[in-house]
Amino acid sequence: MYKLTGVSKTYSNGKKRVDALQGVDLTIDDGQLVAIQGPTGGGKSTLLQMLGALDRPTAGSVLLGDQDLARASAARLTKLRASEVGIVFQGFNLIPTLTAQENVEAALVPLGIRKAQRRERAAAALASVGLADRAAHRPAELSGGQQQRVAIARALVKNPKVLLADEPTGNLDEETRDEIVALLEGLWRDQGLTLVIVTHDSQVASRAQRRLQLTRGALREAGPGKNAATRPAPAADEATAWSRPAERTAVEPAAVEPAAVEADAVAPPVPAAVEPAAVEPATRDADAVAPSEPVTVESAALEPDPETSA
Ligand SMILES: Nc1ncnc2c1ncn2[C@@H]1O[C@H](COP(=O)(O)OP(=O)(O)OP(=O)(O)O)[C@@H](O)[C@H]1O
Repeated sequence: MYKLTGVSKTYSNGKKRVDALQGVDLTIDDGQLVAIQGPTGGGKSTLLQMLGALDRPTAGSVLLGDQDLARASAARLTKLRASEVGIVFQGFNLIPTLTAQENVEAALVPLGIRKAQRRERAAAALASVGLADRAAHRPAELSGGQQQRVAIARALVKNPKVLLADEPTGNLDEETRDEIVALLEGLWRDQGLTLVIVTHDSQVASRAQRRLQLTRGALREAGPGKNAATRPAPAADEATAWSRPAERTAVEPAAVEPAAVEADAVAPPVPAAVEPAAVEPATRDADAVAPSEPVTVESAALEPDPETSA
């Protein structure tokens, strides 16, 4: 799935330089459940951004399959994020003006999937996270745990190969944390996803197959977790209505809303206004109400569907 070789990331703010990652080598196999722990500022989110095609390293290579994310164009990274990688953040990053159903559907807009299919797949994804009865609620009308479930449904509705979660339980109480971890674990086990969770919480990390520790930008193996011997299902099957491969191959690139794609394609990989959770830690609290998808997706999602409005 992933092969990282000599990955370094240096942030420069004027004269100040921060070496967030220093020569990281890492292989993650298809279908693995990996937890990344470490002290604050150790480089966990930075590493997740490399895995999620949200940013490029300063040096080294980041292979996702046979594609090197360190060298891919911004347009290619945008496509990868839209189709192959699902990301869940601590602050949920739902669009506040959209319902749960619309938030999930919005992830399918850049893939050019038709409205009727978007609706069907989003409903199935929401049902899979136990929220079928909350589809019409806006984020403010949902609990933190329910909002995170919507975010998980949004990440999974596009049928990604890999799900990345950056402190997915950081804003939740213990009971809700356990529910969300059980949900992620179940989705991983049943769908054959590759799942990478960044967490400060040892309880969460303990559920992984494999634990990694990242300290001052240096990565080391930290031993197996409770699921080390679990063998998940090899791949999603037909029972998961939102993830039928046939629908993905039927996607017409030309059907992608041009504004949404081009706005992202010409911008740096991590435009602050578009993917705020990818920016520096100090701004993350504000992300709870900020969209993680390009802003243009929101308007595209709300546009009347030519099929139904004609
Ligand atoms: N966009 C940025 N510009 C400048 N420095 C940054 C940026 N993003 C991260 N850093 C710095 O890089 C280092 C690693 O940050 P990172 O967010 O990856 O750590 P972390 O392990 O995820 O921390 P935390 O657990 O607190 O979220 C820190 O010193 C941080 O201040």
